[in-house]
Amino acid sequence: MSTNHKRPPSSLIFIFGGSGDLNHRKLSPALYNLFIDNWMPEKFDIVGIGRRPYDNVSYRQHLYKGIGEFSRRKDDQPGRWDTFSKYVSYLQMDAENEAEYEKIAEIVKQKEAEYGEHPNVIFYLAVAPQLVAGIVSKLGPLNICADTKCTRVVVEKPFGHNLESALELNKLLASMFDEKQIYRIDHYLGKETVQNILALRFANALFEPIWNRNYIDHIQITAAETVGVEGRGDFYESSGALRDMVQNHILQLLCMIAMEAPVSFDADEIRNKKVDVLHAIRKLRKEDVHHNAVRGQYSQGWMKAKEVAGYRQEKNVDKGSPVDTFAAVKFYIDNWRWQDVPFYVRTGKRMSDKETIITIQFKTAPNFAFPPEAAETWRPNRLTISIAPEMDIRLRFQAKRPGQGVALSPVDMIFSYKDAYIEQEPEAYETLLLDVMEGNATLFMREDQVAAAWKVIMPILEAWQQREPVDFPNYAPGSWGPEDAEALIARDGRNWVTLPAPHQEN
Ligand SMILES: NC(=O)C1=CN([C@@H]2O[C@H](COP(=O)(O)OP(=O)(O)OC[C@H]3O[C@@H](n4cnc5c(N)ncnc54)[C@H](OP(=O)(O)O)[C@@H]3O)[C@@H](O)[C@H]2O)C=CC1
Ligand SMILES: O=C1O[C@H](COP(=O)(O)O)[C@@H](O)[C@H](O)[C@H]1O
Repeated sequence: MSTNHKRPPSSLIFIFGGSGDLNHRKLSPALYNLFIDNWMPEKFDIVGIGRRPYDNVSYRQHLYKGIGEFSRRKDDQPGRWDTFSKYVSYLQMDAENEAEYEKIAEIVKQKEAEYGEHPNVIFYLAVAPQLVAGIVSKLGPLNICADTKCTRVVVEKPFGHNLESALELNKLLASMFDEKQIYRIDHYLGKETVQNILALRFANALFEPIWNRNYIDHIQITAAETVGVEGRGDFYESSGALRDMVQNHILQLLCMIAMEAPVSFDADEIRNKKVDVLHAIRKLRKEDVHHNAVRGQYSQGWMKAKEVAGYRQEKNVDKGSPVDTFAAVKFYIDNWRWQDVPFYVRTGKRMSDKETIITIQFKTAPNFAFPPEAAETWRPNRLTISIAPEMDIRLRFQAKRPGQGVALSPVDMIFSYKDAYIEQEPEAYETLLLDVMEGNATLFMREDQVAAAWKVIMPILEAWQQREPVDFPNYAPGSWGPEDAEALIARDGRNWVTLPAPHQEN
């Protein structure tokens, strides 16, 4: 265990949604791992908030189950959980009832006295978006640390339900907190492989000269999941794949791939460069949406010899639900670097494999000087960045097969995290929670980024709202989504790339 790093200042963390799925699966395991790695402050406390009737003991037991199931480490550190869990408590309260917020103010006072200093007071809002504004408007008047500005508010995605509600929420937050106190989280930005995109592009001289319309044919981003909505039907019915994944995670990935070189790693410099990309994405006209965007919903069926329910049969889902569990879109970025280069993105639940990959497909070599028989296996260069669950970067190029004559075949040069490093990479939420405690907002969304991302998505959402899907459900579990998604890219003479094997031929 490394101890010679500077730990963040004292922090008191309140998690609204402390009894929910996100905290169980991601936040608590992340905080526990930070504790094991000695990254938690010397003085800290974590208070989970929810309406369910836990006491401290049953709450800790509930979280401990989550560690066993979802933490990258499980419980392989004897005695550590017992020590950590003493810092964890549960506050049963209805977040919609203003009178109950006094309990929070009391805890803050008590901890300030215990620590002998003002800690960071962090409010993590791991609740459905429709609760966020109500909570924020009740937290503001508590005036916690108003003098020191040590309060921080972390807002989970999706930030708002559409452009209008996101703008309203931004206004509300701005009326109570400084922008520096607001952390709009998108956990994809905390993933090691996503952060590495900037290193790949801007710490190497090799790629940047060819990273443009002159050399790149097209770009693909796939974020496919095998899971269904996993009991989150209630949430998903007011969301859908486009809001849940494209508006935030996928557009952020696209920004990292498409942004111009930053002049520094200052939080605002990176965010400025990313927001420029969002502004440059061509807004679809409503009449063009059907040609450039495809939606889908999974049916009942089989996955790995196991029968699975269709989306409309999931808990808390309407029997005739029009909600998309799959979305694919073709975007264009209207600027000098990317003019006419299509960015195909897709995401879906209950798909064939869990894989998040970005593919940069280069143009073919301008002239083919090899004998005609070598042309059969001639493939353009391709750079594939696997974000999860595989974590690697592959560069495909043509090689001469051993033997007489000239036979070509595509091969991959592979950088794999697990082969290159012995350190275990932190989970995204570990990185992001540490950043919040340290006050580093680089990996968080600024208000104008959120609004710009909604502006990209709104024409699609509106067009889909106006025309109910007639053919839902339209893809089988375990497939790669609806046929129309294949057509979206096939029309341009291209095809979707799935997890690359060294000699895959697509
Ligand atoms: N789950 C995931 O993997 C991910 C989730 N997110 C985001 O995190 C947020 C939460 O999602 P998730 O955890 O899945 O949702 P859940 O439905 O599992 O949890 C919702 C939480 O909100 C609490 N809550 C609801 N109403 C109140 C209330 N009136 N007063 C106090 N607490 C209340 C619930 O507590 P109780 O029932 O005890 O009242 C529960 O703890 C969403 O915005 C989602 O988009 C983001 C990335 C991944
Ligand atoms: O934000 C969300 O992300 C998860 C997928 O995250 P990943 O890190 O496992 O790729 C998704 O399942 C969920 O629906 C969405 O809200």
